[in-house]
Amino acid sequence: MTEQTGSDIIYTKVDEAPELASASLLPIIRAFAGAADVSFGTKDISLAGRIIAAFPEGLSEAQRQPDDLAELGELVKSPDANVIKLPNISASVPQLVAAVKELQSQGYALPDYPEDPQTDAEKAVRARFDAIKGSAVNPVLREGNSDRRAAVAVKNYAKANPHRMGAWSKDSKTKVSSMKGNDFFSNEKSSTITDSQAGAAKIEFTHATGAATVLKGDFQLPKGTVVDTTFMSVKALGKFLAEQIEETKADGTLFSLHLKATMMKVSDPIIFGHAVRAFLAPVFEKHGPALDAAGVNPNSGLGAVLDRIAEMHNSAEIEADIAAVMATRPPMYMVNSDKGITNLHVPSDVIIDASLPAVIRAGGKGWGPDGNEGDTNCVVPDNSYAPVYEETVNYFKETGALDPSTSGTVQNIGLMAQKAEEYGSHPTTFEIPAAGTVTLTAANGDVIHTHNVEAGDIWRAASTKEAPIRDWVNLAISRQKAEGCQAVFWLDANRAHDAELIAYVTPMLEAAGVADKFQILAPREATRLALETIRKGENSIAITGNVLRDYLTDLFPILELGTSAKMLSIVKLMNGGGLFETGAGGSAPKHVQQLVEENHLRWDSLGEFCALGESLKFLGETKDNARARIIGEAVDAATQGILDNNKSPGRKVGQTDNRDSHFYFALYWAKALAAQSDDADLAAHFAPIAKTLAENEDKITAELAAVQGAPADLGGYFHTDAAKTTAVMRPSPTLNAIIG
Ligand SMILES: NC(=O)C1=CN([C@@H]2O[C@H](COP(=O)(O)OP(=O)(O)OC[C@H]3O[C@@H](n4cnc5c(N)ncnc54)[C@H](OP(=O)(O)O)[C@@H]3O)[C@@H](O)[C@H]2O)C=CC1
Ligand SMILES: O=C(O)CCC(=O)C(=O)O
Ligand SMILES: [Mg+2]
Repeated sequence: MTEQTGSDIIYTKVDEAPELASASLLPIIRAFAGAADVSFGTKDISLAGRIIAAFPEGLSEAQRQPDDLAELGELVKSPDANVIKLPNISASVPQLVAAVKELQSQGYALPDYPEDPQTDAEKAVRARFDAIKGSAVNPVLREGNSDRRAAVAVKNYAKANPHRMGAWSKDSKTKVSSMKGNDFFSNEKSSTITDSQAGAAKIEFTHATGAATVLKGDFQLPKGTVVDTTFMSVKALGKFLAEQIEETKADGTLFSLHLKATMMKVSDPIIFGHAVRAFLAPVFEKHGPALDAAGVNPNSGLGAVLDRIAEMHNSAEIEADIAAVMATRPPMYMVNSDKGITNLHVPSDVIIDASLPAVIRAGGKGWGPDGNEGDTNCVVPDNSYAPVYEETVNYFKETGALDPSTSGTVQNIGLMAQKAEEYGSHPTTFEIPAAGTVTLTAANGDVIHTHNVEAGDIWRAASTKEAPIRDWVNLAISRQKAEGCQAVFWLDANRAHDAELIAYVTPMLEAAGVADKFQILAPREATRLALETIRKGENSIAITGNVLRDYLTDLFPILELGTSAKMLSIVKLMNGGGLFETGAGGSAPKHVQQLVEENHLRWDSLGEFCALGESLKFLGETKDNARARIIGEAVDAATQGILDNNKSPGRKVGQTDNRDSHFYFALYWAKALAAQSDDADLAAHFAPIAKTLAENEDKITAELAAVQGAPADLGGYFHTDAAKTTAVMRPSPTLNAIIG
């Protein structure tokens, strides 16, 4: 299942579609790299693997697994790190509960997820689950800043083979709506920690009566750290959501809510819960205490609410009330209209980085309950980054859709290392119990920030360390030098946090003598400029904080390439190692569903191919390993071959799928290795392999095609059966024999 470190490169074991792809691709990688004496180990960071590792006590010796994530978390701090990181599930509560249930059904004696822990023992179990919940992997591994861009070959391919784009009409009613005040954006305070303030800070809540509780002690703030505190008023949020529901109805559009409940695993499920409450407000007014008593938790989504209500003695009455309320509400943007899964069903079904670009790519359209496309009100409660989407929507309404065949590209340099900014804030995010004040006090007693809050408000602190900030600015300088194109820091001088960052950025750019090569623009203005720039066919580097790194590396690739799966995603680790993420997107649960139903896997492994090439070349460079460099360059040639010959997966059953693309990848990789002249032994080894693969092309593709169309059995969803998965993903005996 997992293997010890000591391998040259670690390939992560994840979940869903990318993990299925690995069952087919990794044996090819291992066979080819093995011939060049490059070894690949694996580390299990899947949701199921992390659950198993966290609860060893009820498990047999054979069932137990080591904590691979913790090991990897250490590895990425070492100069030897070379990790290929595939996207993994960042689990919402419903996903976590489902994964535990599946493991239990497979004989794993695991505790249930305690929804409402009461005893100390339950609270301890809950704390262990909470560490697995949400985006629990990426922040641990990201000990460096992010460099995401489309490789030149990928971009050229997209221009030559433009994907379908929905048309934008000037009178589209699609819009982005966010709070006008009392949100995280408007309440933000930010400071840079001085020498005398450095050390363990404290976050304290003081009740209106004067009683104080420490929400978090030992909040480490070294000198130079930019620390932000802010809160969202729950009253203002409730009012905003109620207005949006009414406004959507008046506009005749679909109601859609876009959050990041995975990365923002404490705040955003709460906001999601408020939206569920707002949508069903009359039901919660009438049945509130009974629903509470029954353990109905809107933060887990409408799906979980309905499931719990179905178990109540007066379920029929409540369900009738829900139906009556829904009849008065605007139609909802649907995740799956065939199955009646709405936008509010599961907090992890609509994740803003992927969901809003999909609406924008479609020309401002979302799916309605009737199965038809419609204009939609995209509700993004906090106003920190909503202007990026609002400006994009406005720009396309004014000027029409982007043309991918002529568009330039927006690359991204993202400040991400060491849990930077909002994405590191979950240990310091609190749902405030009562009216009072929250204070952040430095180690030396200086009161850094104070906020007056009310019951239910969501308060948070986020911090960004000095070394990551400086590393990020330096990375931006070197990337701008390499590309020579427009480069923009997406920072708003009028936002508290951004102003502190600008105080680092400007002197560094001046000291390096490159200030004239960069602009600093607020997100809205930067969005407009980036869109105008790529429309002209030119390129731009967006240098952003962590959240915009995430949002923009889906938004622009989805517009330019049709998907973010094809991105090169490099994390130059601050201690010298390399982390190569595959693509910028996620784990595509819909793809697994399609595989199970009709044995077609439309997952595109181009992100894995790009990461593999980079990882091997990095090994070649850092370890002076000539063969690693040679096979890495051959990977790039194979990737080019996949693009040139159109061997990426199609969407429909019967078309080329993920497994076919891996066969062609092996064929082109072997050909490139046979053709190179830097290492005669390697060329001699791969020449017959290339020949045999080529000679058997028809036979292999026929064997692969033969399995498509019928259902496939993986023996599980979160914790699949290894033998069954191999059987499904490696159905060509001819290919398997050649790969050996
Ligand atoms: N780095 C990481 O670890 C990340 C993990 N995630 C996790 O992934 C899960 C799903 O998140 P979601 O927001 O739906 O994002 P996904 O990126 O998984 O899905 C969005 C859509 O993008 C398309 N897509 C993404 N990758 C590929 C690929 N390689 N080949 C072809 N199409 C692709 C698919 O479109 P279509 O179905 O139309 O083909 C897919 O439905 C969540 O659990 C989330 O937490 C999300 C982002 C990053
Ligand atoms: O870690 C996650 O939950 C998602 C990460 C992500 O979307 C990204 O980095 O682009
Ligand atoms: Mg993302």
